[in-house]
Amino acid sequence: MPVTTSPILVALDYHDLNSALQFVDRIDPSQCRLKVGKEMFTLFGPSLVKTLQGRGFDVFLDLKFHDIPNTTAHAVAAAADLGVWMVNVHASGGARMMNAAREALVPFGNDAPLLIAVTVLTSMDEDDLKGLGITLSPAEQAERLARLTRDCGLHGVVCSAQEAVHFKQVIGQDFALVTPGIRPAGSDAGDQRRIMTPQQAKLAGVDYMVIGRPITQSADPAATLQQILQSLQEA
Ligand SMILES: O=c1ccn([C@@H]2O[C@H](COP(=O)(O)O)[C@@H](O)[C@H]2O)c(=O)[nH]1
Repeated sequence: MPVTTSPILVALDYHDLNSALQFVDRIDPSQCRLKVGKEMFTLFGPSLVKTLQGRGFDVFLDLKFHDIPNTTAHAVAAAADLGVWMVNVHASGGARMMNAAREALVPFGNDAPLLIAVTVLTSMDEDDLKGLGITLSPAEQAERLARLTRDCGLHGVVCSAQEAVHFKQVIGQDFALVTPGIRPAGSDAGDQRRIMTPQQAKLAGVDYMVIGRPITQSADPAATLQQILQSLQEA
């Protein structure tokens, strides 16, 4: 049985462990899953993941592995050993890397985490891609990488909610879409470029919406999470 059916993945991007745990202690694993990214994993390592799991939360380990196939496969297997619910790689690591990552999870059977791939970061726009020599739009480049990810047999992709309606149509309804760049109306976009509100994302058909600063930097993170959950029920 899943711990929760909530689509919200809270990006637990704190540099201070006490602040992170104060927030976690005020919320319930039925309300959301937690995403541990590069900042907190670098600071606090696997023990943070164990602490969150010990409090009943599913953990998405968002380390976006991007390396040679052998290294990526071993890193993904190490994440599976930690018992995380979801782990990810960069699709731009290519098909051999993604296939190696998928194969590394076979020995874990039904206990394997969901394996997804990042397409085009939600902080990137057309100009950022041009700077990399990519002349496709972010949506076109993301679609190319999402198709490659699907063909490698991964569970889904990280993309923008702006791409969700089209991806569900052309890539498949069961292919999971995990969308950062979620901003409740009126909140600061910050460094994000391809954004949508939680309600828009729900209507676009995203499976999981990643929300960080609008929650973690609010005066009352637990209350803000409740408000977002409420707004989704009204969508
Ligand atoms: O394309 C991507 C991939 C990952 N992220 C991560 O999601 C959160 C977003 O946090 P906000 O504070 O809501 O912007 C953050 O941990 C990123 O590393 C992303 O934003 N875009």
